[in-house]
Parts: sequence; C-alpha cells; structure tokens
Amino acid sequence: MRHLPYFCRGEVVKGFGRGSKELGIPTANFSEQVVESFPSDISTGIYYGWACVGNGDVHKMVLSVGRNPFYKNIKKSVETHIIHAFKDDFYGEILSIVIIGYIRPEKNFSSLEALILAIQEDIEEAKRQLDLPEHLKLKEDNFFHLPEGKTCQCNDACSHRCRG
Ligand SMILES: Cc1cc2nc3c(=O)[nH]c(=O)nc-3n(C[C@H](O)[C@H](O)[C@H](O)COP(=O)(O)O)c2cc1C
Ligand SMILES: Nc1ncnc2c1ncn2[C@@H]1O[C@H](COP(=O)(O)OP(=O)(O)O)[C@@H](O)[C@H]1O
Ligand SMILES: [Mg+2]
Repeated sequence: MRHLPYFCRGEVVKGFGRGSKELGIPTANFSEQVVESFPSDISTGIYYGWACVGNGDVHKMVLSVGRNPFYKNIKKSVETHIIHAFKDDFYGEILSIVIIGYIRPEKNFSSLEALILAIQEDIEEAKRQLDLPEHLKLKEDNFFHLPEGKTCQCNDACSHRCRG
C-alpha cells in the first residue's frame, strides 16, 4: 500500500442519498474525477484522517473507499464522514483531506444495523488514533491553510500530489 499520509482535495458531489437518510451518517462524496485519479495502490477499505470544507476548520474524519458491498454499487466511490455537526449541506464545495491510517477492509453485512454499528466503531477508532501526537500534528499541515481564492499552494513538485 502507498505510503500514507495521502493529501487530496476535490469537489463534493451527490451520491445515492443513503448516508444521512438510511444510516444517519452523512458522507461527502468526491467527484468522479477525483475517484478516477485516486492512486490504485490505496486499496479499497476504511481509513481515518483529517478533513476541511473550503477554508473552514479542520476536523477528524473517517473515509470509505470502494464499492459499498452492502449496496453492491457498480462504481467506486470515495466518501468522507466528517466527525462534526454541520448546520447545512456543502455540496459543490472543495473538500480537503489527509488520509493517515487504515482501519479495515470494506465488508458486506447481514443487516443495516450491523453496518451502522461497524461505522460507529470506525468513528470511535478514528477519534482515538487521531488524538495521538504523531497524527495530531497533521491537523496543522499547511495543506489546510490556503491563501484566499487559491485551491492549492503547491508547486509542480507538489508533495501533496494535488496535481495528481
Ligand atoms: C466509516 C465508514 C465505513 C463504511 N464501511 C462500509 C462497509 O464495510 N461496507 C459497505 O458496504 N459500506 C460501507 N460504508 C459506505 C456506506 O455504505 C455509504 O457511505 C453509504 O451507503 C452512503 O452512500 P451515499 O453517499 O451514496 O449516500 C462505510 C462508510 C463509512 C463512512
Ligand atoms: N458531518 C458530515 N460529513 C459529511 N457530509 C456531511 C456532514 N454533514 C452534512 N453533510 C452533507 O451531507 C452530504 C452527504 O449526505 P449523504 O446522505 O451521504 O448524501 P450523498 O449520497 O449525496 O453523498 C454531504 O455532501 C454534505 O453536503
Ligand atoms: Mg454520501
């Protein structure tokens, strides 16, 4: 697997609308462009890291990469659940994330309740991991602090790989 951390940003688009309605756990889905440019050596599965909407605050997050075997999606998705209560939706905004660590592979479940429980456990694991000093320091990374109007401050040798 690619050496983590992996920095990534892109537009938030509509998914199937199941996250909030069926699971009570909204996920901000990345555009197809971001999903297609995602490195193949970041395997499908569940990850934790930090996330920021636009120029907002940086919050803990959990990330799902894959085809959601419980729902048998045809297309791969990359979805971020930000561990924070937002007042409004933020479709169309730029989401910036850093993926830090792997939690588990994607699984099928015998019930919706079992899937929800597994995601809640992922959230607890992410919260614990992200409190560790070596993970906390990535919250302060320059990647999350962009000058007004800019979407990336990196140069061509971008260590964040913003240019793919
Ligand atoms: C932390 C986390 C773990 C997840 N684990 C699984 C999983 O093991 N199996 C699965 O089918 N879907 C998993 N999902 C994906 C959900 O099924 C998906 O987010 C949900 O269907 C919402 O999709 P939508 O954005 O298209 O509405 C996970 C999502 C998150 C945020
Ligand atoms: N804490 C949060 N984490 C992720 N998305 C959130 C959060 N709070 C609100 N949202 C909004 O909810 C949307 C995701 O809800 P979801 O039901 O998964 O819909 P979709 O299937 O369109 O992705 C996000 O695109 C975002 O606008
Ligand atoms: Mg979603």
